[in-house]
Amino acid sequence: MSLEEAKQVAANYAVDNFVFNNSILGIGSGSTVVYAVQRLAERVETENLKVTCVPTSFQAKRLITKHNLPLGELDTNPVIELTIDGADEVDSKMTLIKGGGGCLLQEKIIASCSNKLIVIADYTKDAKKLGDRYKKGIPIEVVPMAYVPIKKKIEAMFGGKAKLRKAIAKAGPVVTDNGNFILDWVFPNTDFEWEKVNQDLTMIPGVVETGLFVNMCYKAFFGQPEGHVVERDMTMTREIR
Ligand SMILES: O=C(CO)[C@H](O)[C@H](O)COP(=O)(O)O
Repeated sequence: MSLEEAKQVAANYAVDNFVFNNSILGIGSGSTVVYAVQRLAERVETENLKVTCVPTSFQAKRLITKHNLPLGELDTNPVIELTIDGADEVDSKMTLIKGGGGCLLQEKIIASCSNKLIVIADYTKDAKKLGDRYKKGIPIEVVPMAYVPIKKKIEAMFGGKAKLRKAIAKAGPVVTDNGNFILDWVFPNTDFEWEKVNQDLTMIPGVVETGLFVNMCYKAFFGQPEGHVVERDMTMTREIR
């Protein structure tokens, strides 16, 4: 099974088993979420399911409207029942790295307003320790005028390298949906206490948000190369065949 198919089985499983009628849903960002929205649209069509979808990014908003799903805003839906989102890495304590696609700020806001955050991912995102598999570092969204001092502060406080994320089809840096820059902090191989690191990073003036999601994820579903799904939460890991 290809990586794309592994993403799809995880997405389908989450949508089929955790989305109920009349739910307010947070819709995450990235390539795996595309499959979840497709499945959601199928269920809305075939089962006449009623949902309201609150996006976590420009991409998510476009996905929702492309599939003619009801679009909601946080103003009118401040409490979200369930958010389904991807992740760049999930460690054994369910700490996440997010923001590989640059959408971490709105993703974290929506997750913080959600009763449950479910991660859908392929098997390559499943790690014992952060950094075991995802080598690009922790994305940190920063106010553009402060990126140089923030970069120096992060490197002095924790070691490693904080690199300004460059755009691919544009000269210069990536600009987020919120008009900010992203520093990808490639951290040293140390046993960090991620909750404390997250707090310390967010205390640096000019840091808008970090891609560290600590104690936010309810369950993660990893699509496997053999076609089944592995479910993980804080208490257990099980194979669903
Ligand atoms: O945090 C994200 C975007 O900011 C994504 O959820 C994360 O990058 C995973 O994306 P994909 O499903 O494409 O692997």
